[in-house]
Amino acid sequence: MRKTPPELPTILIFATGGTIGMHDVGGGLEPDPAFLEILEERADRVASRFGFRARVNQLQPAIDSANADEETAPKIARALRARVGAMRASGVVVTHGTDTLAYTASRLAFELAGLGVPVVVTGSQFAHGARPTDAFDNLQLAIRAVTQANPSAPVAVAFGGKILPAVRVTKSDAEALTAFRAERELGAAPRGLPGSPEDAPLVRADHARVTAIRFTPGLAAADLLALSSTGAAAMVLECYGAGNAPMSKPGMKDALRAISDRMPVVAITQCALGSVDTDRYAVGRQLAAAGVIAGADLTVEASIAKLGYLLDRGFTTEEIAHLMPMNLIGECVEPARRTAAARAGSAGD
Ligand SMILES: NC(=O)C[C@H](N)C(=O)O
Repeated sequence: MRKTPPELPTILIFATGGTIGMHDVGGGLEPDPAFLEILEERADRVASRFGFRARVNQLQPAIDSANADEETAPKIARALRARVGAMRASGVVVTHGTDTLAYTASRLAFELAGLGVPVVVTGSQFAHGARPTDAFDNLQLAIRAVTQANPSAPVAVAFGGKILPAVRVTKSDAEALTAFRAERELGAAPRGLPGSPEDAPLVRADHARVTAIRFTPGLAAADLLALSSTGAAAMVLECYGAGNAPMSKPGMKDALRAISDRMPVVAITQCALGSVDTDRYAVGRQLAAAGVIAGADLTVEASIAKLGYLLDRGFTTEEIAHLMPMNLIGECVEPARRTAAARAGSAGD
């Protein structure tokens, strides 16, 4: 008697929109209704080479990722949790627009840290039907990465020939096929999330809206106050260098104190490398004295993701101040560890 062949393990391909799934019928790029079928056929063909099968599902509605809001990444995470359970999927590839891919990927890294199957996010600079296109090279890279990753691997981004850690990734090129960079490595020896998502269910019905503002020479205290009065739940300050801000500007100290009394305000650096050290300069110390939380070497995307994740689970500003500089899932290098590593480096010189 012939035995039926064992079922191949399934990879869930979750399409959320973006250029990868678009076509241009004369009015600019827009979602292509035929994309899902094409994606399923191509993904299944690639997956079968690695001994898997692919099943495609879609975010409703698929979006240009420039239209993502504070609900988007948590909604994708919920959909993935439900589908991975129902399909018993062994891994997930998320196709996403490149514009906000780094924000979504960072948030998914927090939301899905305990999922137990690898999750890889990809997209493309050119539509799947364009010639040439990077859509299928990136899809193939992502599928291969999922089949080779271990089940507890951190969420990753596969793009332009590179596999990058989601919590460190930034879109760095609006045109090149290598659109993403992760200047900083994944933080070593992460502590883990404070209570898994199951232990700490979503407390807020609406998702926390986290805003970010970049210090520039023209920025005034009134700009910060205006931004803080829009109903946002937290603010990220993209500071100069090591966490410096124009503290002698009229009203700046008072504005930052008043905003920090109402919501978590987190300082990160505008620089692509290095970390915030609010102790180094007097202006940095004044920032800390105003109640601003130092965000170590977090990227802007990861700091927004981390704040959103913690606020949605009901952590208080005080708890967030404690957790922000901690390496929970590889998103940062803790200041004390950075100092220890620097000392060890100079001792060997
Ligand atoms: N390449 C892309 O995917 C850009 C597009 N605007 C998006 O983010 O959805």
